[in-house]
Amino acid sequence: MAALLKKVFGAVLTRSSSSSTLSSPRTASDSDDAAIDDGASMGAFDRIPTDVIMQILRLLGPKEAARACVVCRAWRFLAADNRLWIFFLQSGREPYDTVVFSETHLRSGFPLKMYFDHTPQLSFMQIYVQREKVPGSIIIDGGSGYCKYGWSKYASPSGRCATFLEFGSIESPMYPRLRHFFSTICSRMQVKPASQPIIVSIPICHSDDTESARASRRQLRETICSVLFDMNAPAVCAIDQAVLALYAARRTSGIVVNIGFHVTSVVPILRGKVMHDVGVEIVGQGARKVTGFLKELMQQRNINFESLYTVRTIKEKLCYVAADYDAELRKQAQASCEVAGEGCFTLSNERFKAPEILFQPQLGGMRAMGLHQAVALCMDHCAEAEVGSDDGWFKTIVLAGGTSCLPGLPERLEKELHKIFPPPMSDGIKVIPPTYGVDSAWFGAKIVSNVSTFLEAWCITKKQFRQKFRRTAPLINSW
Ligand SMILES: Nc1ncnc2c1ncn2[C@@H]1O[C@H](COP(=O)(O)OP(=O)(O)OP(=O)(O)O)[C@@H](O)[C@H]1O
Repeated sequence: MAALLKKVFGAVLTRSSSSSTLSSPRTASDSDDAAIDDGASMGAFDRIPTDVIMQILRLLGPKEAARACVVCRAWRFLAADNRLWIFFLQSGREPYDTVVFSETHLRSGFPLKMYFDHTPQLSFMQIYVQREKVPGSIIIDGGSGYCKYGWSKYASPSGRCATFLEFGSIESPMYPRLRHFFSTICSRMQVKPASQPIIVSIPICHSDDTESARASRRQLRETICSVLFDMNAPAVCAIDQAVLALYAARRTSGIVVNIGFHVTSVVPILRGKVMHDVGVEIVGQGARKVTGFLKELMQQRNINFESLYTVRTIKEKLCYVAADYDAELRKQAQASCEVAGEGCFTLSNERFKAPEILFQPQLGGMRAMGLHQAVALCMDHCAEAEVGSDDGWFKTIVLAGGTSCLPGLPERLEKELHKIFPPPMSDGIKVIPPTYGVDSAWFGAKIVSNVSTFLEAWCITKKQFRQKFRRTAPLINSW
């Protein structure tokens, strides 16, 4: 069918390319039965209803539709119709709501501008074509525990590695360590860094708003760029890990709660900017502590296991967050799972006791705020700061990090926040589970790297970097 239509269209395209004097096109929605163009005769094709032509264009696909655009004004009018290109975008690799989010919120680069608020509506054909032209990028989300890497045009990360085992902490802005890290990832991906832009996540570190913390953050960013440009990357884009997780949830403002490998960070972000001046909260309980506490609980019950990896696997398969801890203690919670090569493991209330340290760290012998208290503190700071025209922006709480995949966690956090805040402050609080699980930041980077304006709006080239670096040596002041 498509081949036949292609043939017919081919005939029309060839014939009509010789017709040059066409009158103005009608609007595609004018009349279904209207001839396509008054001034040019295309024989029987003139009598084809617009809807049918649209359907044919849909079947032929974007390449042929784009070709039809260059035939004449009338054809261009039909083939450039937004509805046709929305259809193509909807049938594309990326979810359409992600495309809409990125093209309306992220086109401008940073600082973000809501695109459709300020400019006339864009042509969706243009968006489609520009997105197709965006080169693929290497995405590296170097978490402090696990690194996720892969090609931006792929559906998910192509690989993962244990950063903490292989590279130590990448928070330390050490040139040789970063160089070793980036070159190892590139060789695992079997790509040359010089062949495409590289997008990296910047870890949530030096969270204070002091001059020295700002300098450390700038230095880390600068060292990442130096390393990548020394490896001949043509362009680099470096974005905070929490901001990427927020974009993955298709939001530009809110509080990101990243339950990381070592620590949990509560990060207020307004229009894509981390509000360090409002206050980033860091609490000591992260994924490692949950695994460690589960290990202790299993040992107390004389459950034997081979390694911490076994415990981690059991945690991922069996653990959950109780909606009401005390009520859960009175319930039967026994469940079993298989661990490859080690057999079957059965847990009972350890299943929810271990993750409970996120909310009650004292259970695991830690003196720290509970997750809900840290989020509430951050919300208080945001409310006091009175920044942003939307006074409820900080009521959207986006979860990120592998541990936030624990079943029941979003519901429990929301419930605890409602207990802490009376109305009207509690009105509209919404905790959003991690859409892409453990890979939130990687997917946020994928969304950015596929924006039609990615190269010019989000990347810095070596030349631009060197110019900035020279002007403000030894550190770049703003970027
Ligand atoms: N479904 C799951 N349930 C519970 N825990 C999970 C699940 N999936 C992954 N995890 C845990 O998440 C942890 C890894 O989290 P993640 O990959 O987000 O860390 P990271 O990105 O290295 O951390 P950081 O934000 O500190 O850089 C591991 O301990 C893993 O066991």
